Parts: sequence; structure tokens; C-alpha cells
Amino acid sequence: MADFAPQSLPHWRRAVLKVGSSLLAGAGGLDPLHARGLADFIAASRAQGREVVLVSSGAVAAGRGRIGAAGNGIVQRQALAALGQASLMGFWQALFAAPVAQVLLTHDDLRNRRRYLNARTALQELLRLGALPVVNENDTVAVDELKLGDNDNLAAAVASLVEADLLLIATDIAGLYSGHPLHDPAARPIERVDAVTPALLAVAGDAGVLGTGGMRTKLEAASKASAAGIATALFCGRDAATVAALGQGRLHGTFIAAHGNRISARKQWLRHAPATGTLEVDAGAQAALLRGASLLPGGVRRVDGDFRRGDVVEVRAADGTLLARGQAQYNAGESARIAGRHSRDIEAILGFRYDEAMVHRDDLVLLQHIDTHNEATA
Ligand SMILES: Nc1ncnc2c1ncn2[C@@H]1O[C@H](COP(=O)(O)OP(=O)(O)O)[C@@H](O)[C@H]1O
Ligand SMILES: N[C@@H](CCC(=O)OP(=O)(O)O)C(=O)O
Repeated sequence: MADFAPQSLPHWRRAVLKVGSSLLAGAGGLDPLHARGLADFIAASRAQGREVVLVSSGAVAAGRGRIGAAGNGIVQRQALAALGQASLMGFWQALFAAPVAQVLLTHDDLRNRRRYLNARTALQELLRLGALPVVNENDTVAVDELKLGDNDNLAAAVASLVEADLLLIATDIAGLYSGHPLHDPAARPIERVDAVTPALLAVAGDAGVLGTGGMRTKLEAASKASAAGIATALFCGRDAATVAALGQGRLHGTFIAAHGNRISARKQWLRHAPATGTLEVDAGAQAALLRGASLLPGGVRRVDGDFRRGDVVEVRAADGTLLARGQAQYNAGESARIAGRHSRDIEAILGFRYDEAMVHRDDLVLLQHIDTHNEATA
């Protein structure tokens, strides 16, 4: 197979790194041979002030190591994943000085706006605490329509969830080839993909011996990440030089470009998602919003509608002008109780506190622009 020429990786601050079973499975369960280099890459990136969320497969392989032959049907794989998940966490913990944190997710969790917000808040808090989140699919409940299908797609969803700037997919092959490398000796390396087209998906084949999705799910994941404004880099995690080069900002593999920018993809969603409630704000909150601040409960005068945490709500001025749309941190009843009150009182009023804001600025899209003349004369 021809080599992939090196290319420079764009600068990144927060990445999701997906590591497939093909890199972790050994004869008797999990083998740290390739994981060690990837762990060093993560540790070095963190030491440079970057953040990494790891999406790791390998629970089924670890389970097989514990129990031996158990079949490969869905029920057997569920049982094997349950048997192996704790070992998988122990495996990663042994490779890191920083504490690792287990996060198990399903498609359903990410489709549900409240759970989406909960998962995002928890992941952000883990990063803030300096932990390394290790995400895997919650295989015990993830069957049929709940299933993301594979960890490549899960990694793309997590990259959007944490607003990563890069999705790194480590696998057992150097990158994407123009044909299935096991069957097509003339297959050529594809170093850059600007758009994941149906024609390109057609060249992406199924998995090797150990993985589940093959190149097809990697390209699907890259396509989803791209639509969310996140670029993807595919590389061989078995090749120590490739992994070391990545730490120097050089990619030997396939780069799949992002479409648009990350912020606009999310803001676009907030702009159009159906709203289930309205928060009416005072002039002080209106000015703060237009300056880019979060919406604190103190500036909210009235709460209408029946919404849950994570639902999209409209933010309106007292005269009814639509100022912004955003995701509510608190449900309608809770919002009504804390409206007009100081953020420091939230816990005393509700008995808990998710956030000091009623709508966090990361979850807010402004629909009015700052009128500098009015602001100067106000
Ligand atoms: N066009 C292609 N280019 C590269 N690899 C391909 C292609 N089509 C299919 N593959 C297969 O995809 C495999 C990687 O996917 P997979 O086995 O699911 O690994 P992982 O466990 O890392 O997710 C490769 O080993 C290769 O056999
Ligand atoms: N959740 C499963 C992984 C499923 C999966 O997508 O595997 P892979 O194609 O190797 O990334 C496990 O931990 O074994």
C-alpha cells in the first residue's frame, strides 16, 4: 500500500479522540501495545493546555478476555460489554496519571435535549476538574433504534456535544484508500476529503477482523462532524511514528474538512428549533444579552409556556420584541420560581443549582444586533 504524505493539522484546542477495538484487542483481552502511544499523545496535548475527550471501544474485547468464547450476537455482545467495561476503564487508568472518568451514552441520551444538556454539563465539568472522560456506548441498553450503531458515530456526536474543534479517529489502517485495501491492491491513499459524497461512501468498505463499522462508519462520522463545523483526521494508531507526528501537528492519514464553522452550526439549530416557552426580560438583562452575556434569573420578569430543561425558549423584551433564542437551564416551574432573584439564591429556592444562568451564553443566539448609537445615548 502506498504511503500517506504528511500534511499539517490545523491548530486545535479541544479534540475528541476515538480509539477502535482494532487497536486495543489482544489475544487474551486488551493489549496496551498501541494504547500507550495514544495515551502519551493525550498526556502531551493536555500538558500543552489542550483538552481531550476519549471515545474508546474495547469493552466487548475485554469481556471476551474474561469469559472466552461467548458468540457474537447482539445479546452476547451486550453481556460481553458489561463484563468488559470496568476492565476497559482500568486499562486506560493504568496508562494515565490523571483520573479517568467513565461516561456511557446512547443515541437516545443525545436526542433528548434535557439529557443532552446534562451530558454536556457533566463532560465540561470533568474537563474543568482535569479528568480524562472516557466515553463508550452504553451497550446494555443500546439496542435497535437506541443504538448509535458504532463508536465512530458516537465520537462524532460527542465532538458536537462538547464543541470540539477536531475529531481524531485512530484505527488499524493508515487512512482512507480509493478501494478496500484487503481486496484492491491498486487502492490509492486519499489524503484530503472536502465533501463526503455518496461516491466516496461507495469506496469505503466494511470492517476488518475486529472492528464493527469499517471505513464506512468513519466516513459517516466525519460527514456528521463536518456538518457541525468540525474537521476529522483519520490515522493509524498502530504506527508509533504517526502518533508521535500528530503531537507535532503533522498528520499522516486522511483529513476530512469541516463545512462552515462550529459556532454557526449550533446557532443555526438554536435559531430554528421550535420554542416551547418565553422568558420576558428587563432592560438591564436586554443590554447584557446584547453585550454577549448569559441570561441571569435576576433580569427575567416573566416566564410563559411549559418547557423542560434543555428546551428552546424565546427571550423577549417587555414590548414583545424577540431578542434571542436559547436553551433553558431550568424547566418552566423552576424558572418561574427563580425569576427576578439573584443567582446566588437559586440553590436556596430550588434545593439545587445547575448553572447560575437561566440561559447560558453558549446556548443562546441573538436575534437583535447592538445598536451602538442607541447604546451610547441610552
Ligand atoms: N476504502 C477503505 N480504506 C481503508 N480501509 C478500509 C476501506 N474500506 C474498508 N476498510 C477497512 O476498515 C477497517 C477499519 O475499520 P474497523 O475494522 O471498524 O476498525 P476500528 O476498530 O478502528 O473501528 C480497515 O482495517 C479496513 O480493512
Ligand atoms: N461499544 C463497543 C464498541 C463498538 C464499536 O464501535 O467498535 P469499533 O468499530 O472497534 O470502534 C465496545 O466497547 O466493545
